[in-house]
Amino acid sequence: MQDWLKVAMPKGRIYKQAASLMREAGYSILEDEDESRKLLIELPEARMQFIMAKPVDVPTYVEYGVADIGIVGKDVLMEENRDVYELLDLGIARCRMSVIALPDWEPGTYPRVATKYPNVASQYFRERGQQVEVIKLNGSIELAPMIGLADRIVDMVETGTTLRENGLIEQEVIFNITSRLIANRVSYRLKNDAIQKLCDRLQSQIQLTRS
Ligand SMILES: Nc1ncnc2c1ncn2[C@@H]1O[C@H](COP(=O)(O)OP(=O)(O)OP(=O)(O)O)[C@@H](O)[C@H]1O
Ligand SMILES: O=P(O)(O)OC[C@H]1O[C@H](OP(=O)(O)OP(=O)(O)O)[C@H](O)[C@@H]1O
Repeated sequence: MQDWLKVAMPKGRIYKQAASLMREAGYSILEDEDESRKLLIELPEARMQFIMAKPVDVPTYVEYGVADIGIVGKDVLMEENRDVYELLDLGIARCRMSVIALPDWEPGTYPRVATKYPNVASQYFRERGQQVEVIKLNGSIELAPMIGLADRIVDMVETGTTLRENGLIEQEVIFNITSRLIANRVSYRLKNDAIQKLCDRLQSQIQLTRS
């Protein structure tokens, strides 16, 4: 199995779209594989092993080379800042990273920003010369301005439903997000044929679905 391609697949939201794209590209991973508790999935005919990972850990597996390639959201790549190659924009799991506040928000003296993405948020406000205290939360980020923990949040917006249902306003989009194919730097050289073949097949499939 030494020469097999090891692929870190994100469990959760991205999985079904990523697996579906892989299938369309000719790699027969199941779209409901994430519903089992199996963490390593083998595809002997394609000489591939899929590692079922928590999304935020995908760049770590790839940087350390335990996975040759991986699929991960641009949000995680921006936050984790790992030393990996970004090979392809897969165009799936679209959403955006935004600054969000209550409608009556006004600039305060000791502004606090709650987020799951402290590096992204710190960089954003630093670049704008705004001094803020960044508070790391792990979920239900929208609660923070509603219960007075923070003035604003930096979080993901997809349909906008969470914002609407909680009376919050999207002030600014920081960047748009899609999932990306990433590769370990050494694997990219040593397993270039297999990685390039996968990239070409995915690329053709992405172009097909766009046209
Ligand atoms: N509405 C959305 N909210 C959050 N992430 C989204 C959304 N739409 C697409 N994504 C993508 O999905 C990824 C997150 O997937 P998911 O929510 O399954 O992971 P998670 O954050 O680890 O899960 P959990 O909420 O269980 O901790 C993000 O990195 C992002 O690229
Ligand atoms: O614009 P929408 O379609 O409403 O999607 C955005 C919401 O989805 C994510 O939360 P998630 O469901 O991951 O829950 P969490 O609060 O546990 O992070 C994100 O943090 C937003 O809260």
